Amino acid sequence: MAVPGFEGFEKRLELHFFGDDPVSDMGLRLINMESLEKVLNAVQCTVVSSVGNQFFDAYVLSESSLFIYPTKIIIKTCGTTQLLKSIRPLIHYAFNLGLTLCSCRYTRGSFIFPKSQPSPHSSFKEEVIYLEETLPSNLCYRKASVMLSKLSNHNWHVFTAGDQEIPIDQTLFTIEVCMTELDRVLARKFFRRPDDDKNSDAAGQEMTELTGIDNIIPGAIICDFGFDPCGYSMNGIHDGDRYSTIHVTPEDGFSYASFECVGSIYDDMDEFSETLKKAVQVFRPATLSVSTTSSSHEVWTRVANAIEPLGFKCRSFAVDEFPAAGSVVFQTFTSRRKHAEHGGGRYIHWG
Ligand SMILES: C[S@+](CC[C@H](N)C(=O)[O-])C[C@H]1O[C@@H](n2cnc3c(N)ncnc32)[C@H](O)[C@@H]1O
Repeated sequence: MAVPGFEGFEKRLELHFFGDDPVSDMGLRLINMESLEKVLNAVQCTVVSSVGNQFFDAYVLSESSLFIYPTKIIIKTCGTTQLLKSIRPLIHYAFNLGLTLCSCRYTRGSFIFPKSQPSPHSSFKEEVIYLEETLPSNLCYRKASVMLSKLSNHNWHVFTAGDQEIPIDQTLFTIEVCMTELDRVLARKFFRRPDDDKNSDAAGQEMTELTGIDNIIPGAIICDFGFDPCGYSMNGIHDGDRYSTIHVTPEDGFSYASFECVGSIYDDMDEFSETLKKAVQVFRPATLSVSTTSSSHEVWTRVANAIEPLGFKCRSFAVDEFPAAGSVVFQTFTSRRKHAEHGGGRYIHWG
């Protein structure tokens, strides 16, 4: 079957482990490259670049990103990857390090090309069955839900599972932004020039600077990669154990970009709003969704306040509680530009 286009929407898996690491406090970071390659081989992607600090390792993948902390792994993959196939080998390698899985969170948006997804990702139902069968029985608190929006094709799929004995860290929050129909002029910046003889790292760095991505979180260490002929991925490391990540599929017709970052509920929320604004302005999409996983209401209330002044209108809001994750809030927005195109209002020029 001919592939209709690149699937930008990522699948995201976050696994937490517990146990005493007898060797050092490195935990999962001791999984060697050969074992990591076996995990990624099962998923159908490879490492293209990496960076690390004393707290964690961040890998740019051929299809998105991988973050490894001593007791936490976040793996996010797009295209037609089989992300859930990483769970069994990761549990195995963690077990060899004396670590046991205690929570799992799987999230994704609605695929642009759902029919192109291979098993076990052919539907959310199939994904949930696979998760139910693969996860160990100590993760007994489980919930799967599709959070709907008023926009067709913009729903949020969430599955979580947790161990009743192990509490989750209530202070951290995660923001996952999914943007479609990117501004065409801005999207062009993620295409390589036909005559450029740069390697992928240098091409990525050029895109980071040209688009202002380096300004979203000032001071972050950025590991970036420019795909050929187009496409971009970056991981940012900042404030010790924090990460941010951006992935871009700029092709017209199925353009997509994602921005994700973690924060603490004790952070300066004005700074958080600024970060979100800057990330959205890099792409000026026609449609975007923001999913917030947090124990605090303060975080999601800031989302609409940050995004609406950029010329967006909030179209839907959904909230749900999940074991081992906290509250997930899913908000969707469309640009007033798009609203106007559909006869709904006044045209607003981007500044
Ligand atoms: C891996 S990147 C970013 C992924 C991210 N989830 C997204 O779509 O925003 C995907 C972009 O890079 C392009 N690309 C070029 N070569 C690629 C390769 N070898 N593997 C994956 N994507 C590649 C794709 O066409 C697409 O535009």
